[in-house]
Amino acid sequence: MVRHGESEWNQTNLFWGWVDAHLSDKGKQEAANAGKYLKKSGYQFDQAYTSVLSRAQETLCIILKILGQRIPVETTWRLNERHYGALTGLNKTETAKKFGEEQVKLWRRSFDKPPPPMDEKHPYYQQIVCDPRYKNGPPQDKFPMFESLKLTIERTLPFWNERIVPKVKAGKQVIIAAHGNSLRGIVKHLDQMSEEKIMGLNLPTGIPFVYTLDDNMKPCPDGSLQFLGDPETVKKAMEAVASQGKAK
Ligand SMILES: O=C(OP(=O)(O)O)[C@H](O)COP(=O)(O)O
Repeated sequence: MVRHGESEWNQTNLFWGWVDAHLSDKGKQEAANAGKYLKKSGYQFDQAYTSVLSRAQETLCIILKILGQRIPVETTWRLNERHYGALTGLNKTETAKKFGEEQVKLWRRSFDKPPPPMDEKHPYYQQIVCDPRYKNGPPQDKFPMFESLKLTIERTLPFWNERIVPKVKAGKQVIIAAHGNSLRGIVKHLDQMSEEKIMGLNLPTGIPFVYTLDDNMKPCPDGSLQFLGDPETVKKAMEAVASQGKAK
């Protein structure tokens, strides 16, 4: 699995969610580094999955190009980033100054406390709701206006169980290029992490992590969340993500 490389909005420290963003130059480089690391480690994939958002698709495309692989790619809104509701488009530092770091931490990392909903007057409402990439779902009457991690998991797991698990059980190697919070949901599920433990997990951009699963889709010993990268670099990248919500 890999969280996409830095996007133009990660660069400016905005809550992004379902707004589409492209990779920044740094993000393209991160994706290329991820591809090189995977190649050096000998990875080859049979099937890829990604969200309907450009930053995840562009990351996958760069990785597969470096691996020299043309494989089936399934895209789904169910792997999208969580919907950040009314926070979408706001600067995280400014939001922490206005509402306090504790509140921002709860909005970013609590399991079931959602951000305030996006209403029709929100500057990104029309752009998201009317985007043709959602013509195959979610249904208009269930279109999210906000999501907690809990709600994100509720729409990501059906895809994991119905589309990804059968491939893995058939012995296929799969790659998932997605987002900080959709991937945190999958990690929580696979490692059966508590609500408290998942609060402390901040996934860095563009650093792949590997799960090796047994026949029951449980992580093998040492088969959980193995980052492909220098441990010090990974640690610093995770801390940097955590500190995005500080008032500074
Ligand atoms: O769009 C976002 O995630 P993404 O960059 O993984 O797509 C969010 O702004 C991530 O923010 P968070 O790390 O505060 O949850």
